[in-house]
Amino acid sequence: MGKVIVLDHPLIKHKLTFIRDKNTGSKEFRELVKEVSMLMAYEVTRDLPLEEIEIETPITTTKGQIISGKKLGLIPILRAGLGMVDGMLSILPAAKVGHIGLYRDPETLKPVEYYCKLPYDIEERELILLDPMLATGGSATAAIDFLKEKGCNSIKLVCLIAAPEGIDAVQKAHPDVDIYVASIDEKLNEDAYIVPGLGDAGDRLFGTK
Ligand SMILES: O=P(O)(O)OC[C@H]1O[C@H](OP(=O)(O)OP(=O)(O)O)[C@H](O)[C@@H]1O
Ligand SMILES: O=c1cc[nH]c(=O)[nH]1
Ligand SMILES: [Mg+2]
Repeated sequence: MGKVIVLDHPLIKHKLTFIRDKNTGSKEFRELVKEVSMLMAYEVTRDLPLEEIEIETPITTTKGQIISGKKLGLIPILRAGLGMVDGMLSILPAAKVGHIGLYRDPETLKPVEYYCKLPYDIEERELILLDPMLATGGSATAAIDFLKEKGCNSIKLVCLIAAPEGIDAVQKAHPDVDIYVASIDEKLNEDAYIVPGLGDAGDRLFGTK
């Protein structure tokens, strides 16, 4: 079973409170999502392998550790996942970015794919799948299905807010995928929105409602 890691650092909790607040406008919402994503990158990359190299300080020769050539890929699920890319890239500037466009049909709640562009060597990369909201889990599960069909076998899912239902769905479908979240909320409402949640992440990021 995949692990669920709740990143409940005080800085993340503080910023998430203002992200949730309906009076926070798009500009501030975008800035806060970027900042929280940057903080989450720190913990999501905790297990990156290191290698030892020799360097010279102004005083002497010594050994130091550097990240050992791991190839990373950031995969935002459009649209809302885009809000998490810049924060992650500020910590992981060498990562390549692939885009998967999915929207959740409001009637069926099933994900509908409308775009995909991935790095050519996607199957060799350790992937970090980005979406602020994990509600029913349909979108994340479909994106992971798709990435696995392309040969990817190292995937982490990073979300700001998850419903228990979404976590269960991803864990059942993809027990090899660890899930990093800033908060596990209470439940889904009758429209499958997360409660208390933050509303529609895509609309709040891009001001479309
Ligand atoms: O877990 P699920 O039940 O699948 O719901 C979560 C999905 O819904 C939202 O996307 P939305 O369909 O609103 O598209 P958008 O990002 O373009 O707004 C959100 O960003 C997730 O991708
Ligand atoms: O609460 C929710 C559920 C799905 N998508 C969102 O943006 N928010
Ligand atoms: Mg949306």
